[in-house]
Amino acid sequence: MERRRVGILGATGMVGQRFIQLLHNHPWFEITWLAASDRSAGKTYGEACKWKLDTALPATIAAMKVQPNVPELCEGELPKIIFAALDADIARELEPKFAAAGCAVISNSSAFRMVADVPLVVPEVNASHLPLIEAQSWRRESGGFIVTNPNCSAIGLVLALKPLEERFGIESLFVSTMQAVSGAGYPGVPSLDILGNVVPFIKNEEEKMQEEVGKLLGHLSGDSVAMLDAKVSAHCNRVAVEDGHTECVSIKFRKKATREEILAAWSEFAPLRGEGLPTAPEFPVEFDAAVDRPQPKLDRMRGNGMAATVGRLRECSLLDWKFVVLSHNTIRGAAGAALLNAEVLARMGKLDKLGVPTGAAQGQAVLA
Ligand SMILES: NC(=O)C1=CN([C@@H]2O[C@H](COP(=O)(O)OP(=O)(O)OC[C@H]3O[C@@H](n4cnc5c(N)ncnc54)[C@H](OP(=O)(O)O)[C@@H]3O)[C@@H](O)[C@H]2O)C=CC1
Ligand SMILES: N[C@@H](CC(=O)OP(=O)(O)O)C(=O)O
Repeated sequence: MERRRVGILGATGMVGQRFIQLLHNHPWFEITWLAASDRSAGKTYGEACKWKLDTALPATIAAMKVQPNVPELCEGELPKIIFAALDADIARELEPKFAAAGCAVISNSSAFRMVADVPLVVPEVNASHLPLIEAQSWRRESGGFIVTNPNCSAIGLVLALKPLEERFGIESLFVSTMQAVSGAGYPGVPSLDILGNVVPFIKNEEEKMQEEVGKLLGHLSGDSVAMLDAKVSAHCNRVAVEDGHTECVSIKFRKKATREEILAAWSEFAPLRGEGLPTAPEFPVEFDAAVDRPQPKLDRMRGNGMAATVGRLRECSLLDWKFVVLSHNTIRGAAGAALLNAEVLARMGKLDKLGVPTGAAQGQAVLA
């Protein structure tokens, strides 16, 4: 099968580098375009990027020229699938330009996550929200659209919550995070601020977690999502860990749940099994019964960095149950999440007619 050509916006950053690592030799997608800021445009990727990952930067990628971040200035043909790893303010300006140019923008950024007709998706949790793209004006006018994945802490959390919500209903939830420094990008938090320390503040993080969980676990209702009716309270902390966000969760259910029922809900949760998606982990939620797990150093790479590990399930004296969940923030929480969204979109046929306005043009194609 010929691979689909893809581009990466924000290719030199922490998430951009993960995109390159995960897309290199991907069976369905091939990187043909890279862009970052004007500081990097015109340089080779090898010159522009401080490569920070523990696998080698592929030589073919290092030799590629970083292009301007403007669709019209693309040298050669602009790929119609764009993975975007930009800060929110920049994403707000650039992502619509690519959607208007007929591209599927698979975004990591928070800029459009809570917009009513923009799907905010973790495929195992709410792939059913993806048809929202058909309500976007870009889709009608150019065939392009924007799909987003959530905040990195919200992703690990909703993976653990989804099977519980389905079986027991969530009434309220308290979560306290310990987030890795790679979550702040590069160079990120100054070493003197974080070494031997904990910083109990990450700008906008608690608000994002609280509202995104409501949309992710909500249900599609016409051209928008009806939010989950549950109270969510988040505390977010930065800790001196390189990769992997750990979250302590206390939860109150609408229906009584036993320990065995909760463990069964997690172990039987495999909504993408049999779909043949290259990036989907076999088990998106893995329970570890050891008293001192999960730990970021030991568990973040489970399922090739795409599985959330849960552990320490015990009764809670304030709410019903409490547990710990861990996930890799730049793989499951960012680039891997976007890549899985793209794989699901490809399976749904939503990457087939990019650059062609919907309505008239796609209707004609069906009639032809
Ligand atoms: N790190 C994480 O764990 C997660 C991050 N995210 C989100 O992903 C996004 C990227 O994060 P991260 O990779 O950590 O950030 P970085 O700071 O590491 O990288 C930012 C990227 O954006 C580029 N950039 C900066 N200014 C511009 C501009 N004006 N126009 C175009 N490109 C520009 C940079 O290019 P240059 O090198 O040229 O400056 C670089 O490629 C953010 O929205 C973040 O919140 C989401 C989930 C997890
Ligand atoms: N803010 C997260 C990274 C992230 O996911 O951010 P955003 O919600 O903007 O994508 C962290 O620092 O760990």
